[in-house]
Amino acid sequence: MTVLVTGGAGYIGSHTVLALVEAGESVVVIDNLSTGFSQFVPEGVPLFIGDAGDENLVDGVIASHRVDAIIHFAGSVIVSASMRDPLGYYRNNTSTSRSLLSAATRRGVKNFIFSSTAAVYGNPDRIPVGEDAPTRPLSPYGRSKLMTEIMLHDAAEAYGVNYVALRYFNVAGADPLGRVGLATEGATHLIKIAVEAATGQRSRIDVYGTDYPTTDGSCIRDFIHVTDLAEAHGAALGYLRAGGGPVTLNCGYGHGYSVFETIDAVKRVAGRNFAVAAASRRPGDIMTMIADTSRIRRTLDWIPRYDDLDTIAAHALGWEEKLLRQRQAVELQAIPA
Ligand SMILES: NC(=O)c1ccc[n+]([C@@H]2O[C@H](COP(=O)([O-])OP(=O)(O)OC[C@H]3O[C@@H](n4cnc5c(N)ncnc54)[C@H](O)[C@@H]3O)[C@@H](O)[C@H]2O)c1
Ligand SMILES: O=c1ccn([C@@H]2O[C@H](COP(=O)(O)OP(=O)(O)O[C@H]3O[C@H](CO)[C@H](O)[C@H](O)[C@H]3O)[C@@H](O)[C@H]2O)c(=O)[nH]1
Repeated sequence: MTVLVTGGAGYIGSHTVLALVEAGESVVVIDNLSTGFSQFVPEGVPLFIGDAGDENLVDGVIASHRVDAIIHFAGSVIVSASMRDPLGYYRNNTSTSRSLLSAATRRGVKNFIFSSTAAVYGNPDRIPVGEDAPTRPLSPYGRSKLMTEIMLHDAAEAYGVNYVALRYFNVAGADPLGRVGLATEGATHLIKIAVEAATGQRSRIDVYGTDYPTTDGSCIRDFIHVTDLAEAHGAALGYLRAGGGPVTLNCGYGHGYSVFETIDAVKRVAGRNFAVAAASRRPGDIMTMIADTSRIRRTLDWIPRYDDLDTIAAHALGWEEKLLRQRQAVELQAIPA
């Protein structure tokens, strides 16, 4: 039995592939490398460079690798970009998922794990937010993901697709052994920006909104270490193979940190100071986002190992320093002797 991972060369996908391989799974990856990196796919794991929505490609991979489960990460991930190009997001997130599901059902692959997002909730009425809260996404990105959740629900009813939709909260950190991490150029994630400032690649960090009615005026987020999230996918796979039924699960730790607290954690672990500037609110930002984690803890055999903001910040920083050293080595080589 083999697990097909779409988007396995990307940030979360590559950590999950590592976790699956370490757990003894046979894995195959489809990735078009639009934001992923072939070197993130471990040796011995076949990588098919192509589109996860290419039904012929998916058909062939399922048949040739005896795929019994699909973990679907492939997609576009930047909220603000989805505002500028909604149709691009509906194509690459919603249409791609439809084609992938179509190939899966045709080939009889029943087990499906989907990368959804806390962005499906929009501004929650209650914190922590539970899976049954109303879904009112504020962006095409969130809507493109919610549409896929709805398709999964309908495909479960009609064709017996067995799925876990994982709604990720704020994913951060990097592989503790430094093998993979967030390498996407122009990434907008808070901790990534903060470690770029801590390593001198940015002169300062802007805090988008300091007048929210929160403890210190900045937004609050529930950060989950990417390695814990990767292991949640392994647990979801075990759940489905053991006959667990369709379910939607929040992936977070259930507690939040403000933007200022998060920046302070990065400064603390780096032992370096950098400039922090108050800036106006970023359109579409949700004030406070914290997961109710009771369902995932009840449903999956999953015990997070890195539920600590300083650890998340330290692993993100370690990875950023490695990236920087690699970039400097390449630049040195480019200097004529
Ligand atoms: N990073 C987060 O904070 C976060 C939060 C919530 C949900 N998610 C979801 O998790 C998934 C993975 O996100 P990530 O942060 O690892 O992003 P990423 O950009 O690093 O990874 C996406 C991967 O998918 C590939 N890809 C994109 N479109 C493809 C296509 N049509 N066919 C084949 N490959 C394609 C990219 O090359 C890349 O390797 C996404 O679906 C994203 O929406 C991420
Ligand atoms: O330079 C920065 C970057 C971010 N922020 C703030 O930090 C918080 C977190 O912002 P991120 O961009 O890191 O993450 P988001 O909460 O906007 O979104 C992330 O989490 C969401 C789920 O809640 C979605 O899944 C989405 O895909 C993912 O990028 C926000 O208040 C944002 O305004 C700053 O103040 N300055």
